[in-house]
Amino acid sequence: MTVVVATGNAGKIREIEEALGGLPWTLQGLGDVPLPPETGATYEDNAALKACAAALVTRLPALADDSGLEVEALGGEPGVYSARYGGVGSDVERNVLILERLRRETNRRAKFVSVVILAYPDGHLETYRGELHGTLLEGPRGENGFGYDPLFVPDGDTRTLAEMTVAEKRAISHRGRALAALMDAHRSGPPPRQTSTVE
Ligand SMILES: O=c1[nH]cnc2c1ncn2[C@@H]1O[C@H](COP(=O)(O)OP(=O)(O)O)[C@@H](O)[C@H]1O
Ligand SMILES: [Mg+2]
Repeated sequence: MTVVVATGNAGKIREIEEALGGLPWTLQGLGDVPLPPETGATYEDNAALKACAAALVTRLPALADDSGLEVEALGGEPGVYSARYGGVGSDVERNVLILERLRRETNRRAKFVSVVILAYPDGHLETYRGELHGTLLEGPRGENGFGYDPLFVPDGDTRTLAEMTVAEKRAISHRGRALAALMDAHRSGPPPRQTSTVE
């Protein structure tokens, strides 16, 4: 089956293509299909908005990820607003902002959350979720990945996500886990029609 990857985020596209290599799917980019504004209050709402919009326009199944970083000492911020945090324009600026807000803060605990939704043109949705717990450094390390990766050291490792390859990150990450659950569900064809959520 041909599946539209409903994101303009180059880092996510790279990770989704690498992760889904084992499925007999042809992945197609968004082309000039516009994505709606993220007006939802939850990752699930926003992922559904993006996936449904792409599925409706293309008449193909479409996959979207909505994700975010939840910082304990910031009461779970930036969370659903991770992509627009502080209203600043770049990943580097958002990293600087997080570091400033956490200056002198000893609780560096945080988690990434990813919700992946596969939407079919008839309106049916499959939902998959993954989380990754870890700590935030006091300065960036590593050149790979995107977003907050240079600040985030997953539990059980000493490297940041930005010091890992795409495959190493996928094996442990929030998005990798959500996509692994999707792959499991699709291993022998499309799963029976009921919403599946995996932590
Ligand atoms: O795996 C990750 N590593 C680093 N940052 C991430 C990751 N997943 C999500 N984020 C952060 O959360 C934001 C999630 O953005 P969102 O899912 O709303 O839309 P986007 O696809 O337009 O970026 C990203 O822009 C990034 O800042
Ligand atoms: Mg979002």
